[in-house]
Amino acid sequence: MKALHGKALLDDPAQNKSTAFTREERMRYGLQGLLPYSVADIKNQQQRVLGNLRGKRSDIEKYIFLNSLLERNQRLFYRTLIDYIEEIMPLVYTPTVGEACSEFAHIFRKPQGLYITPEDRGRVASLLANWPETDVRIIVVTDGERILGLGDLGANGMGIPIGKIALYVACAGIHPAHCMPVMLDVGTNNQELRNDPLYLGYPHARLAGQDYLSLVDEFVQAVRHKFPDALIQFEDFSSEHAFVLLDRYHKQVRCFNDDIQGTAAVTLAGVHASCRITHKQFADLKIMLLGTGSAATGIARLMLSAFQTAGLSEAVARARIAFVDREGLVVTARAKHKAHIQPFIQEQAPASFLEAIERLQPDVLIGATGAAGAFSEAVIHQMAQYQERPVIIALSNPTSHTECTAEQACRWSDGRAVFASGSPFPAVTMGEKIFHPAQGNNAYIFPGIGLGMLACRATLVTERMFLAAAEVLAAMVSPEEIERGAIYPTLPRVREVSQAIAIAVCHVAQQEGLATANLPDDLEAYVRTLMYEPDY
Ligand SMILES: NC(=O)c1ccc[n+]([C@@H]2O[C@H](COP(=O)([O-])OP(=O)(O)OC[C@H]3O[C@@H](n4cnc5c(N)ncnc54)[C@H](O)[C@@H]3O)[C@@H](O)[C@H]2O)c1
Ligand SMILES: O=C(O)C[C@H](O)C(=O)O
Ligand SMILES: [Mg+2]
Repeated sequence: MKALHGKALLDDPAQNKSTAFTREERMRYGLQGLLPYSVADIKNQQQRVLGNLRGKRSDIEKYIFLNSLLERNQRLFYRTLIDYIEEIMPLVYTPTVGEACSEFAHIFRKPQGLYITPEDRGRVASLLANWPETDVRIIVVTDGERILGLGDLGANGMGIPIGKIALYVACAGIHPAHCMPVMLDVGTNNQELRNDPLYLGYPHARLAGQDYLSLVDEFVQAVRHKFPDALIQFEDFSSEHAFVLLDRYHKQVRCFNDDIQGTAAVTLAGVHASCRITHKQFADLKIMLLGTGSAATGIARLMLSAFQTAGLSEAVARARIAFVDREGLVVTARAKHKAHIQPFIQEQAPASFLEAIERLQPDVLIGATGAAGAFSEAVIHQMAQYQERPVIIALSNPTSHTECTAEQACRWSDGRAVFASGSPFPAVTMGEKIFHPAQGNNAYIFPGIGLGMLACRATLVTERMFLAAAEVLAAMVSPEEIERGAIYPTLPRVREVSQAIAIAVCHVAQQEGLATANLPDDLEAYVRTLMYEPDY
């Protein structure tokens, strides 16, 4: 790290300690006179941060405040995020990050992350060379086309890679200097944004076809060259591009798609853990998915592998997974279906969503639609009619787009639903009983995958790593959490979860012959040494 002095030191978010610089440091670094008298410590500063934060009137103001803190004092920001994760994660991630993306061009203060546009074709490598860090290990990249359930937000989508990177640091202890958020700003088809005089992105229709692919290719190749140890996480692409890009790169470069693969692992873990509440065998379950996009398809693929691992034949496993879309059950009798769900089309008569629940009586219902209210009262009722403890997982983000709220799932099932959702909900009280919804978000998976990759430097990310991550996460749900009806660990345990996932990733990488790092026997201790603990 470059040695800084005086005002430049106070202006550097990575090195700034502000009022916590000691008297000796103030003398050594030319800070005398530049700070108020009192010498604080990080705990003391944290109290000031929390006081300021809690005094803000709205979540978006809290987001702006926290983002400015990150830009002033990185260590204080991360220390506070880690120590108060239940309170602060929803402000830097879903749901507030959704609002922050929608408002991005209006609340913009200071550039963060790297922007690449079609005008940079042919010189993407030189843009990467402008990045101030040299040892980038984690890249989260989006093109902004499907930001949470909010659709095409163009360059405003930069809030998502920034938020995911904050979680890599907070939830897995990846050092901030190893992380880079990237916006592949290929334009937007959101006319409203393009008409906004404050819009900051490339104000043209989205690049398509070969022009699009060749720009992504150039980016991926430039990363390989400039940051050969980096893992690329594709995030919030349209499902069409998500599958094309994953197919294109996953056997060539260290990459994964979080909406397809990370989401699948977190959902599989939740389904596994739910069996401890419902007292069912995983291999007996029937799963119904609402939506046929990236998340739902990823879940079906991983679930298929998990069922086979649990001893089912491929045919039986497929028959256990049913898709429902806007027109009802996805069946062969209906007209064309998207290529990626072809393997899951059922040989059955057509049925509406409600009829499909009646006919198949699924144990688990999973929503990945981005459609608010898609789990209606009738749907939850129908599930609760056939299952004593229906498992309802409403993945869609942000909260305004959830398939149903925790309160709805609880009331409409007479308190019997086992519920998790992509964005957090507070506990619901029903008579004497308190219902504790869990948060089913890929934030329990991707940070650990990244930490594992950083530890073992595997050349590729594989499906077995996600299966292992799901197993680890499911096993970590404690008896007390299960007792409370939760299918995921509470958020304050997320660093412990990420560490365990990272170790599992190292094991899989070793077994698959993909690890390139020399790993010691004591992986637990080794992985812990890699985890950044923000402090002065
Ligand atoms: N909790 C998590 O960790 C997590 C992870 C990934 C995605 N998500 C959320 O899941 C949602 C979907 O993400 P995706 O990547 O799959 O998007 P996508 O665009 O690839 O897929 C959405 C699918 O939902 C279908 N759909 C929309 N409205 C519907 C309705 N009313 N009934 C039935 N189907 C409907 C669409 O046709 C499409 O198939 C988003 O809201 C996203 O925020 C959550
Ligand atoms: O961003 C999240 O909260 C989860 C997920 O990746 C999503 O796209 O919704
Ligand atoms: Mg996402």
